[in-house]
Amino acid sequence: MSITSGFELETASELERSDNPLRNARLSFIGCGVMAEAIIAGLLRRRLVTPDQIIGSHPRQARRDELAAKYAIRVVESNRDAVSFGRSTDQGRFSSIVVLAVKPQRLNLIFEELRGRLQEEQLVLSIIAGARMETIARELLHPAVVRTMPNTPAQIGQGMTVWTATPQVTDAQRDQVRALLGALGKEMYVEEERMIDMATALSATGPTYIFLVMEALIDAGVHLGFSRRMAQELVLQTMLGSVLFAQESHKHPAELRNMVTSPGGTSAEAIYQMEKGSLRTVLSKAVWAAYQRAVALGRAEKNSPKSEEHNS
Ligand SMILES: NC(=O)C1=CN([C@@H]2O[C@H](COP(=O)(O)OP(=O)(O)OC[C@H]3O[C@@H](n4cnc5c(N)ncnc54)[C@H](O)[C@@H]3O)[C@@H](O)[C@H]2O)C=CC1
Ligand SMILES: O=C(O)[C@@H]1CCC=N1
Repeated sequence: MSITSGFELETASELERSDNPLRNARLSFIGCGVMAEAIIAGLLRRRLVTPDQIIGSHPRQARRDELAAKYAIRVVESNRDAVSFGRSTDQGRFSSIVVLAVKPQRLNLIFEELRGRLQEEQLVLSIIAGARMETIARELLHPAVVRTMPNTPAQIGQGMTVWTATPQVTDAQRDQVRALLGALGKEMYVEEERMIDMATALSATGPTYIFLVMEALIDAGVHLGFSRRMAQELVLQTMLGSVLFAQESHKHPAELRNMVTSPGGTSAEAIYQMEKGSLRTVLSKAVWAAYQRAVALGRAEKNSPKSEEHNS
C-alpha cells in the first residue's frame, strides 16, 4: 500500500481482525469533496479497509489525480462506474456500500444517473444535509438506506456523527456502518429521522459556531494588545481545556461557570455584557435557523442553489 506524507496509519491490526465488519466490503464514494476525503482518510488510517477496496467518482480530472496519488485509491469520472465496482461478480459476492457525498443541490442529478442501477445487497449511505431516506429510497428504487450527519472534525478522527437507517438495512450492514463511522470519531444511532435534521443544526453545523466564537475571542485578545499568535494560543488552549474539563468532571456547564465567577469579579462583569448582548438568544436563533434550513433542503422544491457551489 503506498500512502504519501501527511497521512499516518494508526493501528496495524484492524484488517487482519476477523471481527472487522468491513474486511470484505467495497466502498464507492459518489462525490469526493471535503467530507468524502475525511471518511476515506479515516478508514485507511484505521486500516479498516485497504485502498483497493475503495473507488471514488469526481467530475474533475485534477481532483481525481490528487486523490489517487494521495490515497492510492481508484477515482473515476463516471458515477455509474463507481457504483458497479461494488457489485458482486462471478468471482464472488461481497458487501458494498455506496456513499452519497455530493452537495444537496446535485442530488437530483445523481438520482437520474443511478436510478435502478443498484443491486439488492448494496447499501446506500448518505451524508447529504436534508436528504430524506424516503426520497433517496424512492428515487434510487433501492430500500436499504442509511442517513448520517457527520461534522468536519472527522478529518482528524474527532468527529461526531449521528445516523439512522431504514428497516431494510440488515444487522450486518449496521455493524459495517458503525465501524465506518467509528473511523471518523464518535457515532450515535437515532431511531427518529427528524433527529438527523436536528443534529445537522447542532453538531454538523456546530464547528461553525465554535470557530466563530474562537475567532471573535482571538480578535478580542488582539484588541487588548496581545500578538495574534499569543492570543490564538491562549484562546485555543482555554477552549480545549474547558471542553476536557466539562467532559471529565461531568458537571453542568453552569456549575463550571460559577467556579470562575467570583462576586464582583471579572467573569461576573463579562457575563453581564454577554447576557445584555443576548448571546444565548443569538446562538439559539442560529441553531434554529440552521435546523429550518436543513428541513428546507430536504424539500425538492427548495433544492435550487442559494449560491454557487465551490468545486473542490
Ligand atoms: N462540510 C460539512 O461540514 C458537512 C457536510 N455534509 C454534507 O456532505 C456533503 C458533501 O459536503 P462537502 O464534502 O463539504 O462538499 P464538497 O463540495 O467539498 O464535496 C462535494 C463534491 O462533489 C463533487 N461533485 C459535484 N457534482 C458531482 C457529480 N454530479 N458527481 C460526482 N461528484 C460531484 C464536487 O466537485 C465536490 O468535490 C453535502 O451534501 C453536505 O450537506 C454533512 C456534514 C458536514
Ligand atoms: O452548510 C452545510 O451545508 C453543511 C451541512 C452540515 C454542516 N454544514
